[in-house]
Amino acid sequence: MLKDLVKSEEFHLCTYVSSEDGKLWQQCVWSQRGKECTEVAKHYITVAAKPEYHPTLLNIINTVVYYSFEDAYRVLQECKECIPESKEVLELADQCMKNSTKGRFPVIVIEGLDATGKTTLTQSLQEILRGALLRSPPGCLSQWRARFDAEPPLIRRAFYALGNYISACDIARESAKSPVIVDRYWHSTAAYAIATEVGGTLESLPSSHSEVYRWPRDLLTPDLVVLLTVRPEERARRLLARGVEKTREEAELEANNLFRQKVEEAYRRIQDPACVVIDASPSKEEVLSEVLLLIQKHCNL
Ligand SMILES: Nc1ncnc2c1ncn2[C@@H]1O[C@H](COP(=O)(O)OP(=O)(O)OP(=O)(O)O)[C@@H](O)[C@H]1O
Ligand SMILES: Nc1ccn([C@@H]2O[C@H](COP(=O)(O)O)[C@@H](O)[C@H]2O)c(=O)n1
Repeated sequence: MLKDLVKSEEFHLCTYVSSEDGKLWQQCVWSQRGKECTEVAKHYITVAAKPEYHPTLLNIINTVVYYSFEDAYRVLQECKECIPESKEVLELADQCMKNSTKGRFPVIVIEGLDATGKTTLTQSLQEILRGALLRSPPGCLSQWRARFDAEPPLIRRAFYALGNYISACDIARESAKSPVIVDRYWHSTAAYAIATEVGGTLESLPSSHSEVYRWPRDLLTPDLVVLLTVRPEERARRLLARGVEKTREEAELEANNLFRQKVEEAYRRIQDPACVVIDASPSKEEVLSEVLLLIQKHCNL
């Protein structure tokens, strides 16, 4: 390649020379015209202070995490021509009341990575509290989930964001009649999106008080969000015992312990409401009674 470059009539070339301690680099820009090669610029390069915001932050707000119904809605509207399924999702979103208001009964969200016991716990809570069990994305979107999972993050995440607003509509209705248990909600949507978008280690995540962790201003707020965490060896044991075929994302989670840590850390950083983290490694009965105590404390039940 260099040979081809040198043969061409005109090209620019940069050379770099480092200082002895490696902290300062001198960059020379050379320009070759015909047979003549001249130095056209000289720059010095040095290590800069860490920027306040990680550059990936710019790729998060309103591109993978949406903070209002309108922002997510607009993305799917733009997709109507190339993804016909968008129209049906938008129709469902149109039917849901914006700014759904919570009823007088408590709304409890259970969050966590795969195999942390969300299904087990939410079913037990539904029985004990005689409540309604809902999830996000809601059942009415299941048929299109795989379709949107195959799309780039901008579109895929807008689909999940709208899913929360559609669930919020069901939560508002049901919480007027009984306690509501929700299997995943906005914490999952935001935590997965942030962790996927941010490369590198845990250190690359936006800092704890970053605006990326704020709750959408127009989304129904639950009374309590419980984050189930499980020790890695217990999680591995449960996955093995379950023996079901792993989804692609689960397989990736398996392979990518770092990604799991990032999702969990993002869950922990989301604010207003922040989640209450519990260790769900003990037995099902112990986890259930710990969560019931939390509900008593936070929701006056
Ligand atoms: N506290 C517990 N102790 C031991 N095993 C548990 C506990 N809770 C759940 N399990 C078992 O772990 C497996 C995963 O639980 P469950 O399906 O409830 O998790 P999940 O978070 O809903 O998973 P996913 O999101 O991947 O569907 C199941 O086989 C379940 O019986
Ligand atoms: N409220 C939610 C729930 C899920 N997601 C996205 O789905 C994927 C994980 O869900 P599984 O049911 O397969 O465990 C993951 O990509 C989440 O981002 C979501 O965005 N919001």
